[in-house]
Amino acid sequence: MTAYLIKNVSVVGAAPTDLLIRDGVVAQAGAGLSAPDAVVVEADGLVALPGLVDLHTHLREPGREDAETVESGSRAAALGGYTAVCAMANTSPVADTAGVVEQVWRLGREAGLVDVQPIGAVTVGLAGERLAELGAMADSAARVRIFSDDGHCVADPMLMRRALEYVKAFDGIIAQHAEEPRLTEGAQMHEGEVSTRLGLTGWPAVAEEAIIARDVLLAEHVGSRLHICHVSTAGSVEVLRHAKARGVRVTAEVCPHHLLLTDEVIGGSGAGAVAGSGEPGSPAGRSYDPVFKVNPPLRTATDVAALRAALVEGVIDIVATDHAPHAVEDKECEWAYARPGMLGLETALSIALEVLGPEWDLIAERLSRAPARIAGLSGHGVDPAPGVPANLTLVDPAVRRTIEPADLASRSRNTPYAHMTLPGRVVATFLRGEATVLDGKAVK
Ligand SMILES: NC(=O)N[C@@H](CC(=O)O)C(=O)O
Ligand SMILES: [Zn+2]
Ligand SMILES: [Zn+2]
Repeated sequence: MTAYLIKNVSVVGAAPTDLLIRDGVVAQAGAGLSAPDAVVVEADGLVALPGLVDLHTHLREPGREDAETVESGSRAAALGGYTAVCAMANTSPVADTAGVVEQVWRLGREAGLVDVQPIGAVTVGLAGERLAELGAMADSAARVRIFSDDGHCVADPMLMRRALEYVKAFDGIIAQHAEEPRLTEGAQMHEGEVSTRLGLTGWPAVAEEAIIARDVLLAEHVGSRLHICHVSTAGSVEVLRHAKARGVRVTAEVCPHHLLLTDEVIGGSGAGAVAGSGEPGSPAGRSYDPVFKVNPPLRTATDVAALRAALVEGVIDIVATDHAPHAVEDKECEWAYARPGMLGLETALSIALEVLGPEWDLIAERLSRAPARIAGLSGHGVDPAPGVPANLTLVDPAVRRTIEPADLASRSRNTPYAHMTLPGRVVATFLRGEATVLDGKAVK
């Protein structure tokens, strides 16, 4: 196994040092290390972070291998600085049995680029009628701990209660896609000024907030762990703040696109990217481009500001990508027919840098340590130090790069950041001491 000597790297923003990676772990740390057998990685100006962990990834295999496979999505993840991703269950067939979650888990091992931890469905076929075999998925080789019907809301409160009760036995989590379906029938974009102007059916913030409010109360009642997927409104933040103050066992994620983009981008007015610390560039002039269609929808600048503040404060625990690859025919069509979802794995760290600035400890916490803790992925989310598994990524914060869809490793092209210039570039990623990315390129 190749050893790597990383020279002059700043570990999570600290003064530069050297790291020796050998036999899957960080063997030594300190200035002036030497190791004649090791491959030297010159890391002046680079920052080492614990490998990023994504709690919300759509890999599309089995069923839509034209849009993404476990392997192509794993490569995109490694290039984005990730060492572990949690794969959502809305595949075809749905990951609602031990057989399917084991298949995804095995495909992840074979690809060997990131650890792929399957998420199991809550209900059979995501149909919201009967609980899936949660216990069998938990006991399977995939050792599923997170269950979600993501793409659909577990709308029936009785089923939601039963699911929360069931997973309590093994400290599992229900990850809710919070969307009251009766309030979003026919909805096309965020309900507000822009939807009125464009004449598109609105998707009200209350459809999300009402389910979060219900579910934090249910989680409190049964004493179980609840996770809220892709929080997108200022009102949701207030509900979560209240629940956390009461001691409810709830965690929450926000997606990069909800931290940067607003519904203004859909009208093609030229606005829509909320300015961060630098110059985000603008995805302007592409009115009604379905690349901006996503569930939950892009909201307002007020929501973006509240989400950013909640992420800094910790009311929102983590950034998760909701990487949602879609084939060209499902995106490059009329707005109403396009599938919701956007790519995220290869741009998340850049968006975090854009939005949070070079706050390395905060970035490590929200994109690596906290998601690893929530998912129970031991060996991930641990800062590089002697003896810890060598799951880490090296970032060059000084580089600004222009996102070109054709350059992405994903099989799909639906990035909302096409032609935008964003800060930061992943130079190298290591999974248990093996390089998955070197010189900014995937190793295999
Ligand atoms: N986010 C999306 O708009 N789409 C996701 C489903 C989901 O996360 O709800 C997908 O699977 O494409
Ligand atoms: Zn969802
Ligand atoms: Zn999703």
